[in-house]
Amino acid sequence: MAQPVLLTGAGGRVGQAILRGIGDDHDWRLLDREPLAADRIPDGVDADDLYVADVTDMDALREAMAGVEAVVHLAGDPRTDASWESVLRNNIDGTRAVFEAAVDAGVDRVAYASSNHAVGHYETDERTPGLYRTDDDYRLDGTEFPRPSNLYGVSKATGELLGRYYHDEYGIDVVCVRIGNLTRSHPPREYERGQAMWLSHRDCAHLFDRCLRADYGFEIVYGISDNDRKYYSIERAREVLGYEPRDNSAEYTFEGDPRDDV
Ligand SMILES: NC(=O)C1=CN([C@@H]2O[C@H](COP(=O)(O)OP(=O)(O)OC[C@H]3O[C@@H](n4cnc5c(N)ncnc54)[C@H](O)[C@@H]3O)[C@@H](O)[C@H]2O)C=CC1
Ligand SMILES: O=C1O[C@H](COP(=O)(O)O)[C@@H](O)[C@H](O)[C@H]1O
Repeated sequence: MAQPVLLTGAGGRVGQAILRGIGDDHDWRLLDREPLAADRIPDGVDADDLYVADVTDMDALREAMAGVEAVVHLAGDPRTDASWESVLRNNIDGTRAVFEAAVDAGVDRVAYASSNHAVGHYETDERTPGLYRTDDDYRLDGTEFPRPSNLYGVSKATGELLGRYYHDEYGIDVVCVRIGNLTRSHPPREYERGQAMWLSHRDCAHLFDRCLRADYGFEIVYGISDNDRKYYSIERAREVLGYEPRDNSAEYTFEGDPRDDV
């Protein structure tokens, strides 16, 4: 029988995009510091698989990870203007605790939600707004050094470094997904940067599914749809994970309505 997958931050936007897309495809354990409403829990996940806990709570993490094959770690403070105190606790301490507990529990792999804000300062005044447009061929590919846009981005880049350390020291497989801008049904409206890094819900679910199934050691990939405007390469995600995105913000108008000419 398949071993369970622990999803942290299950009640949030990314967690729900994943569960709505691949909720039936894995044997989930769901952890969030807030209790999950019934409509946020896939069929087949029963009360024993639900953990209301903080990711800085090592005892709770160890309990939730017993017998788990993989962890998708999303829990944290996603606000781009979050305080240092908050990202230090929720994002950095929390991510270290997740890796530590994963090693203790013999978990094989961790997929970690990193962010575009780990590299936001590549978007210099000289490069923007051209960078966000279709005819610009500048690409970040995941091999570049982090250049965070804010303290939240510093915390996300630190999570990637923790992943690198736990992979090198303990051999756990780690993929860091630098997620772009997740929105449901349509790309961010009237926002060039957001349309360049749009990640649709179905591409998000598919990407994390590939993170749970593919073979890798340590990877940093970009999590965006196949947008014409892109300045993040998705070649590594295609090559290593078998990511095959189906959405493209160019199929919508700048205002976010589906185009009828594509
Ligand atoms: N939504 C997006 O477009 C992007 C999200 N990300 C990352 O993806 C992850 C999830 O983001 P969203 O779903 O958008 O955020 P969200 O705020 O919608 O969901 C986060 C969930 O984690 C839980 N949580 C927060 N701190 C916790 C803690 N200390 N212990 C246990 N649970 C905790 C919250 O209760 C919430 O349910 C974050 O790590 C964020 O940095 C990265 C790039 C873009
Ligand atoms: O990491 C994140 O990035 C997205 C996109 O950034 P934005 O600056 O274009 O809004 C953001 O919406 C999300 O909250 C954050 O966690």
